[in-house]
Amino acid sequence: MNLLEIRDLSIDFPAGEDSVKAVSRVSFEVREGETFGIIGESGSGKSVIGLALLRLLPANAKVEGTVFFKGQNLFSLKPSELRKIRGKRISLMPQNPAGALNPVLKNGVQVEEVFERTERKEGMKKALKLMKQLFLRDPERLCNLYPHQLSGGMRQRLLACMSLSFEPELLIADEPTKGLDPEAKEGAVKLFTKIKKEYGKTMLLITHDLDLALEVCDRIAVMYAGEIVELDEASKVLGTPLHPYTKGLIRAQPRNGLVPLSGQTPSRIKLPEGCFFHERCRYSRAECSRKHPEIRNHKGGWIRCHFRSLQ
Ligand SMILES: Nc1ncnc2c1ncn2[C@@H]1O[C@H](COP(=O)(O)OP(=O)(O)OP(=O)(O)O)[C@@H](O)[C@H]1O
Ligand code: NI
Repeated sequence: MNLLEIRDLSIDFPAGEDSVKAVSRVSFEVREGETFGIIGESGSGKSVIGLALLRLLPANAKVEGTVFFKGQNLFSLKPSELRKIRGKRISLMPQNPAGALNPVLKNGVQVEEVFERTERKEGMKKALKLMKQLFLRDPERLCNLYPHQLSGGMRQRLLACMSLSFEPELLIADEPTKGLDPEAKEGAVKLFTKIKKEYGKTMLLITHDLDLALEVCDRIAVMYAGEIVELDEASKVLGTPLHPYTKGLIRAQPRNGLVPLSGQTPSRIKLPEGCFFHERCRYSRAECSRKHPEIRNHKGGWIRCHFRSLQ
């Protein structure tokens, strides 16, 4: 069953006379128990999707499309109804763990504040148990420290505990390995594997980190300039990518020789005619600069490319 269904989601930000097209007609669904990954370069529109789901974008953002969570359209909920879902049934682990914690409050107090006053005692018991389970040793001592006294990896686990304390049905994690050292990154892979396997959580994982994506995700959508260009099982997308952009992303990985993608992502105010990727694409033909490719079904997955038979 689908827990989340996103249909034709578009997000624009007004910029003077023009507007920035952050996301263009993105559709995908997240199945119950699945970890769905969104990958793509900086600025491709990953974070704004997560924020749009919970209506956390700035007021000037123009959002179109529908998002169904267990059959309920999140975009038509009243603010009071949304509050019952946000943080409780759908939890967002934000992109910047340092910024998400208040530097002047001890860690324990921050965890406590997740809960309503009357639920704090019970809540803290659950949270401490969760901390132990999620590889945080000696959580009582940790609660007495300030965020800056924790390593990046520890801060991240603390945030994961806070996000999971209401037992949400969907966890959205935005760039959970950003800024972590290699050892903490490995820790994050274990952490998310555990959240997935032992807690059976459904997750939407937004990441640059292809190692994390391959280890944890079941399916992956690749975003380029605000659109999905490829969507399929994680092992297929990362193992036998079809879209020239996905191939480029994989070649740019350190272990594959760090071959950078040449050129720049197009302006989001004036997107190019034809395929948004054609100016950087080594396989580009005349058709690619003239006609914008639609996303289409291909061998069980989805691809947006005129030359989908390319291997
Ligand atoms: N509040 C805003 N006002 C104007 N433009 C915005 C705003 N927020 C995001 N954008 C634009 O929307 C696009 C998508 O941004 P987003 O943060 O989703 O990218 P991302 O894929 O998450 O990148 P990163 O990997 O760097 O986090 C970018 O072009 C960005 O400049
Ligand atoms: Ni982001």
